Amino acid sequence: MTGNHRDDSGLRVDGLTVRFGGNTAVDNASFHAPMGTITGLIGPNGAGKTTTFNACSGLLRPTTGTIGLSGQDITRQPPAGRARSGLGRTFQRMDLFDSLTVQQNVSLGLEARVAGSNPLKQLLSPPAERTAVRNATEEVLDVCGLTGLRAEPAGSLSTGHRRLVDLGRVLAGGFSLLLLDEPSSGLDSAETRRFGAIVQRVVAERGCGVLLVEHDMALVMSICDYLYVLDFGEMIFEGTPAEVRASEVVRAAYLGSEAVDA
Ligand SMILES: Nc1ncnc2c1ncn2[C@@H]1O[C@H](COP(=O)(O)OP(=O)(O)OP(=O)(O)O)[C@@H](O)[C@H]1O
Repeated sequence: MTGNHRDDSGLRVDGLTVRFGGNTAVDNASFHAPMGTITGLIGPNGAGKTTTFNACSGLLRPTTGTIGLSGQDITRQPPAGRARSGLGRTFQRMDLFDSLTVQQNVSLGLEARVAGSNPLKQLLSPPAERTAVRNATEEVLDVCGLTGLRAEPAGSLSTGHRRLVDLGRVLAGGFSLLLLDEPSSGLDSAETRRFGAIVQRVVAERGCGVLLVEHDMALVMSICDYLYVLDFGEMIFEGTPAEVRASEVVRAAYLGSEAVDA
């Protein structure tokens, strides 16, 4: 794409390289996750997906390369700064507060955003902010189908429901770009489909962007608008799900497994 017509909406990664000692985990990878779409990042085990995800969320500093969010260079921002810039993430391990209710876990997502990096502000938040938190929490509980479980402690939930609470927490934050880290992990196929449908609905209604790092090909192929494929740290292919499914290069990377036939 030429400079003048370059689309900088959403998340843009240019020339990302991450080295761990002598091991190049990600090698000059570039991709774009625009607003209003679901972009998938896939690849076989060890391809560099998690490393790329961590570089985007700010947990890892790239060896070289830049990360931009809606035209702003966030490469050197710490994770909290990226969150304030509009970048939200879920966690594969879902660090929910087990003794707090579903509702409290979700509302913490918004309170953290409202209060920025100063926890004292949460204690001093004015009534208008508290009302905003309550309303946003209600909306998210509804979108995620969690209204009936609102009073349950998060620790008592199934993995499927915990994933939805984790999603709800990041949705409550009102971020413009969501990084989803292996959200189907531990879910059965019905739960995965339900999760995917909620993500699609959120993107359609809010116009936010999503970068989905995921093993589950059925989920990736069904909800992503566009895919990037990593192998041994290099971006070997990009295209629509149909193009990825038809790609010999991608099949070879997956060693001819049925993974891309989902
Ligand atoms: N902290 C680290 N120190 C050294 N090497 C690492 C580190 N993290 C990842 N690697 C290496 O970087 C490469 C990419 O790993 P990464 O976890 O990003 O791949 P992945 O695509 O997420 O794999 P998986 O699908 O198995 O989770 C691998 O060779 C891995 O061993």
